Amino acid sequence: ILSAILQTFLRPRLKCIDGELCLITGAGGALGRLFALEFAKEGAHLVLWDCNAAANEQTARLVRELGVRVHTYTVDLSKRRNIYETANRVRAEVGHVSIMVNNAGVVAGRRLLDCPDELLERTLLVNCHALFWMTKAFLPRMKEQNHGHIVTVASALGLFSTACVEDYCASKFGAVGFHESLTHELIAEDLNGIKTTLVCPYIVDTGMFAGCEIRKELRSIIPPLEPLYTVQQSMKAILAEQQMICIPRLMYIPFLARALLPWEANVATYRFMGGDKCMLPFIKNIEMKTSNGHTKLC
Ligand SMILES: NC(=O)C1=CN([C@@H]2O[C@H](COP(=O)(O)OP(=O)(O)OC[C@H]3O[C@@H](n4cnc5c(N)ncnc54)[C@H](OP(=O)(O)O)[C@@H]3O)[C@@H](O)[C@H]2O)C=CC1
Ligand SMILES: CC1=C(/C=C/C(C)=C/C=C/C(C)=C/C=O)C(C)(C)CCC1
Repeated sequence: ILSAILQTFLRPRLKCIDGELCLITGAGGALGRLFALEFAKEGAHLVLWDCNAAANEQTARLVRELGVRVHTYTVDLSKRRNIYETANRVRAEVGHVSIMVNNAGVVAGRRLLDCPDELLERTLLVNCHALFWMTKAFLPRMKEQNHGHIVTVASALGLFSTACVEDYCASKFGAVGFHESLTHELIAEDLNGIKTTLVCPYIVDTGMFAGCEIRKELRSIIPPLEPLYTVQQSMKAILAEQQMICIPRLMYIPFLARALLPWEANVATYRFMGGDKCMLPFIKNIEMKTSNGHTKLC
């Protein structure tokens, strides 16, 4: 406890990742692109995965401008075979991945009873199952060398839940459980050279949850996060080899309240803060987009 308190107040030592090979999933997306640029600035070589080839290439172009070696792969993370095949290609064409950032994520954005089964399934496949296949593909080599880092970009909604995002909460709670169990396994096996970091942000202003909002009076106290701030905070935690980060720190409160307070007290707090219906305008947004024919599955 003392050491954790000290780490909160003292500036932790940040590790050097110059020359490490870092794989980032969802690298064409908002946070993925910023992660790629931050890892590039730290001197890591990059392997970028995304199902959106054009967006992924755009990230690669920005990274190359920094003079960093980068390789792109178009992958559908909802397909186990596709993950294993692409992992084999990376090993053969680029080499051994020592940092893996599992960042890609999706949300159905529909009410459970209105949502096509495939869309619900896809959330679990991309946000949760893919973590198994990615880890099975890249951990063995990290274990051989007792060196590596596995980053799981989960969510505040992996620590506490809210209404109407059952698929997303199930997948992110799964991601949190996966991360914790894997971390315990590495510690139990004395593999202290392999680090893990769990990233749990609140709403980030990337468009993924556009419309999601809490009670008006509280929005200025807990505003949506800036994407760059979110990634910079995550980078600090990763380089400090911190096991977990909630962004902002305020998110530890609903996480603790969920565990400590009676259910009814949490329900009352959700109602008071507008946490109970925060997803409804987001779902309305998606409904409007899909009725205009804007839906797309990877
Ligand atoms: N935005 C937010 O409010 C928050 C986000 N997070 C998490 O942060 C991570 C990044 O989110 P963010 O940058 O906002 O989201 P984006 O939608 O901007 O980025 C996600 C990227 O992953 C790609 N992707 C989606 N499905 C697949 C797939 N099957 N195979 C390969 N790539 C895929 C997307 O491609 P395409 O665009 O073509 O679908 C996109 O490029 C996610 O895990 C998300 O859950 C956590 C907390 C809050
Ligand atoms: C439920 C709840 C809240 C709202 C949380 C929200 C709105 C979280 C959204 C997170 C997202 C969109 C994560 C994406 O991965 C409060 C008001 C903080 C506290 C009371 C309980």
